[in-house]
Amino acid sequence: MSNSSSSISISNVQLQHITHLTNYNSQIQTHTNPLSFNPFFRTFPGFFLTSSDIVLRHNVLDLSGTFPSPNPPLAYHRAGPRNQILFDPATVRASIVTCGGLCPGMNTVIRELVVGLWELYGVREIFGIKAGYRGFYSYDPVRLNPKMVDDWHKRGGTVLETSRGGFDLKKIVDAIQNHGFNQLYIIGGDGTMRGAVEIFEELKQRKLYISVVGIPKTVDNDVGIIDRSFGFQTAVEMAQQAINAAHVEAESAVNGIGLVKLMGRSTGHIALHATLSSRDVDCCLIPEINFYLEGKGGLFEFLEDRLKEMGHAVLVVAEGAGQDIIPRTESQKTEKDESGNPVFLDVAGWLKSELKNWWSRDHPNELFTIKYIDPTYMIRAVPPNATDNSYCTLLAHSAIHGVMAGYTGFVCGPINGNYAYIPVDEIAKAKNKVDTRDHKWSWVRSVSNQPDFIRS
Ligand SMILES: Nc1ncnc2c1ncn2[C@@H]1O[C@H](COP(=O)(O)OP(=O)(O)OP(=O)(O)O)[C@@H](O)[C@H]1O
Ligand SMILES: O=P(O)(O)OC[C@H]1O[C@](O)(CO)[C@@H](O)[C@@H]1O
Ligand SMILES: [Mg+2]
Repeated sequence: MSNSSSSISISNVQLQHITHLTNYNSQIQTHTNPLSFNPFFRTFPGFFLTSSDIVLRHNVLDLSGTFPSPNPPLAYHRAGPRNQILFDPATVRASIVTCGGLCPGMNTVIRELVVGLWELYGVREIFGIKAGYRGFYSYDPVRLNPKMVDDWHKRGGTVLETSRGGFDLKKIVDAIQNHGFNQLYIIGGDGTMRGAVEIFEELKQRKLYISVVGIPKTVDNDVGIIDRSFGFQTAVEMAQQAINAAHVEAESAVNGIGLVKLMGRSTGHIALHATLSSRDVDCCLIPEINFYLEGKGGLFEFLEDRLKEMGHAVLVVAEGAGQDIIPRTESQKTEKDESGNPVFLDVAGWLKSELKNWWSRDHPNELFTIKYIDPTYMIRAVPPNATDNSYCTLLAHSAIHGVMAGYTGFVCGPINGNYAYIPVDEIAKAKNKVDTRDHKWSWVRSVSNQPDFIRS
């Protein structure tokens, strides 16, 4: 939608470039978007977006200049249907793959990709790849249609199955070529997006007329640039049940501690948001904070005061927290999963035993109870809530519109509430960590009263 009266023009922003298949071959024939003839869509002026429709990366600015903002401001192409498309729907062979860990909403994204391609664009050749990247070269693709995927959005997990590891670039791209796929929809987290960058580069090398789009999926919410990843809110909601139970157990005991471990490999977003929404949490430990146990300002001192004051306390710990202070063997120091991610020790199990030792050492004659609740997989192996379901649908539609228009090597996602197309290599590098110097973390500390763990 162009607006001739706007005072900001394309030359005032740094628009992040997305590769278009016409960059490989400017002679490619275009087609009128079938949405123009679709009885359900009223294609009012501005319905179709153009390359001048943008989404600004930052919508919070400090005009005093105390915090420098990028100049010119960063911008991305806005996601949505284009008037002209590059793919003739009759020649499309689309493939969909899910990689990495589970996340609420994966099945909704798959369902909406299938239904959207079929209903919006008239594509009939749609295939699911089984079990992640390795599935391209290990299994036969599964043909999908709207009837088959009809109720998938109500199911947790991924019907296509997923896996870690198995990223063999040559075998994957050979298989893509052999199957004649010309559209790839890749649903996954940071590791998956790094793989998508390699596939995109290899397809370019081989001069193949194939579009690749990434749909960011991570229950940890560790992918940067986008507002949040799908399924994250559902996971935070599920975590409340564990925190409530921990609170009930803790307050029903003398000197009771409830301890909950939540997912969060290298980022503490789930723990942080679960803490903020619960109000029952006295201390939230995340990978971004180096906490310690003994001495002034340590966890023991804090809990001692808390138990004296309230009689109970609730601790939430993200699985990646404290990994550097848990004693480990040489082999445990280097252990990796099939994708190359470090394998963590059970921080909450270790904390439970340290807390018990501390109490019996310092208060040998006083009662003490600690209940450890580990809802790890329960918060992600569920269907998405209503908000995540709608979010997944918009992601799928954004991906389809971009691919049909001929964009490639991009990811779609909301930036400040508006859906945008972001270069996949930029997403693959952008890590979303909890900023422990911002207002949100101050808010956590103010609701929990926990120490800042900065040794004086
Ligand atoms: N640097 C990389 N280059 C190519 N492929 C990669 C890379 N890192 C990971 N992959 C592949 O991407 C897939 C998924 O990676 P990983 O298991 O790390 O999950 P993820 O996508 O980060 O999702 P999540 O963290 O939400 O579970 C695996 O098949 C893995 O082999
Ligand atoms: O599914 P797996 O291999 O047990 O991995 C669990 C990991 O996956 C995630 O859910 C997403 O990366 C992490 O929070 C967790 O560490
Ligand atoms: Mg990951």
